[in-house]
Amino acid sequence: MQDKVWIFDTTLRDGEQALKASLTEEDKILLAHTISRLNVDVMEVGFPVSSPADFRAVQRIAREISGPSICGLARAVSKDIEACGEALRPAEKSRIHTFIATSPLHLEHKLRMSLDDATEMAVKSIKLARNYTDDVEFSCEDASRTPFDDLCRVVERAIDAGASTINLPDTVGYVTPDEYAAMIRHIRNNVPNIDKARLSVHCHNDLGLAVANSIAAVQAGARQIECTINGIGERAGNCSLEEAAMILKMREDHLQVGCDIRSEEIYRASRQVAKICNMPVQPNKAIVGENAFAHSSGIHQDGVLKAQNTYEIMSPETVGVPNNQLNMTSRSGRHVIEHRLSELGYQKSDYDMDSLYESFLALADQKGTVYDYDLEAMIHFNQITDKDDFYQLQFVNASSNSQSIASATVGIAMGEQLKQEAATGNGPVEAAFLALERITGKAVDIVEYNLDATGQGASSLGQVDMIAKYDGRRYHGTGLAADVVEASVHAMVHVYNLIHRAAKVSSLKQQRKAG
Ligand SMILES: CC(=O)SCCNC(=O)CCNC(=O)[C@H](O)C(C)(C)COP(=O)(O)OP(=O)(O)OC[C@H]1O[C@@H](n2cnc3c(N)ncnc32)[C@H](O)[C@@H]1OP(=O)(O)O
Ligand SMILES: CC(C)C(=O)C(=O)O
Ligand SMILES: [Mg+2]
Repeated sequence: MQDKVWIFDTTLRDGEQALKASLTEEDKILLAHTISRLNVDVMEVGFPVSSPADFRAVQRIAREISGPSICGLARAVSKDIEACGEALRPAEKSRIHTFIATSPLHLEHKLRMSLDDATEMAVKSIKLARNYTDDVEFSCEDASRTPFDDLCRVVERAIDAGASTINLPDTVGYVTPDEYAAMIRHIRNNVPNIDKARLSVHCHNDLGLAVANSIAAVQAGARQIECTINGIGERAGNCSLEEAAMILKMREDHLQVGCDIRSEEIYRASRQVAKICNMPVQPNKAIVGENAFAHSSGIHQDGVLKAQNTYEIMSPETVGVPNNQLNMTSRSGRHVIEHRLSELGYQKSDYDMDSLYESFLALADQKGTVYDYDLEAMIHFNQITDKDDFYQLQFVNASSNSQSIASATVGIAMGEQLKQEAATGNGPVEAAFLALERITGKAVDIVEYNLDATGQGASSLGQVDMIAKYDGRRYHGTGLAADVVEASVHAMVHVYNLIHRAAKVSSLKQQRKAG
């Protein structure tokens, strides 16, 4: 690597500021371990003065995590610095991050003080922080809206006072990459003691430029990027760690700098943050979105099958995604079908591609994604059996209240037979699923369960989208109903019908082989 950019993760501080419910101490510890596995250089894990719970969480992380430097945030006031220093005391390596706004707007309206007064507070706080650690970071909040000359004056004083990292945030995500790079260059060229500090950037995403601004700043000489997993953070979020890190890794040739992030840990970290913070990742999100390594159109699938790098600039394994995905949809072509079938053990002579492709398109138009068992059904039955569902939901009765255990009774027609079962559970959905399990005799593993509302206001419908695993295979079930328990039961019945159909296809395959 030519030169290194430090990665400063602030998922547990700036990221946490954006959550509707604060993270518990246990959540923070779990995420802290995950973040440290990414091999970040610094992790900012809280604002100790803000609450006793945050103080305790920072202290526990400081005690438990080794490797990265553990950092806490503090305003430029003594009580914040002291709380931060105390919370970080058990850390192997600690950093106190103190800040004060320097822009005319923030000085006049928020802090109601002059730049000189703010500078004196910064100097005093940095000196106090140095009593706790040699590693002190100072941020000029709203730096990107601060006149360059003012920034130079504050930065010089902060370095003289003992700050070894100077952070120049684009707090409100306002500037463009060229403006931000010009600011970094100006500071590097005009602050006499700048060589005694590492320059850091902290970008918000209000105009969608957080990552671009961070990289432009690196090109201008910044050597620390402050970022969060999945880009979570105040308002539109912060620079996304996975995007910044992968740009540095993938384009080291061009940027002449890299970073030490263990990229194979990225996907796991992203999933965990999304789940624990209850902030789902959009499917088309770079690096970690569900579609980041999925190919859906025939021309792309054909290209990837011939040479993966035709449509993939990095392999999914590089970021810990198990494999790429070739979605079979009505935009797919013959090549991907042939490839999938050969992976399933079929030879070209087992089917007539033209007629298979015709059935494939009809089914894909009807249901969106075509799965392996659909392909096999087309080969073996030469027709689609989606309409002949084996399990038909007859009724579901569920009851729950805050004082007793939830219960549900479900009735299912299975061919000529009507079967009903009752069960109890932690909630009505679990009770209904257990009743279904008793009816079918099949215990499935729920890998994903998403409940959403479709429509507006009180008339909206509950929409359930779930992935369940049975016998090593994954099945995707969906359900829609005014009642969320009913929608859930529809989705699970959908899964059972797919399992039933897959079993039918595989027994037919066996019979043909034997005969
Ligand atoms: C850009 C950022 O992300 S900054 C970090 C933002 N994060 C947070 O605010 C989360 C943690 N915050 C908190 O828990 C609380 O806001 C606390 C404990 C810090 C302060 O709470 P309170 O004392 O009740 O004050 P409140 O939050 O209402 O107002 C902030 C005060 O700090 C002052 N202040 C703001 N930034 C700074 C700073 N960097 N240094 C010194 N004072 C500051 C404000 O001017 C205001 O002072 P005032 O009371 O004299 O008007
Ligand atoms: C505290 C600072 C670094 C911050 O979060 C910001 O300016 O956005
Ligand atoms: Mg911020």
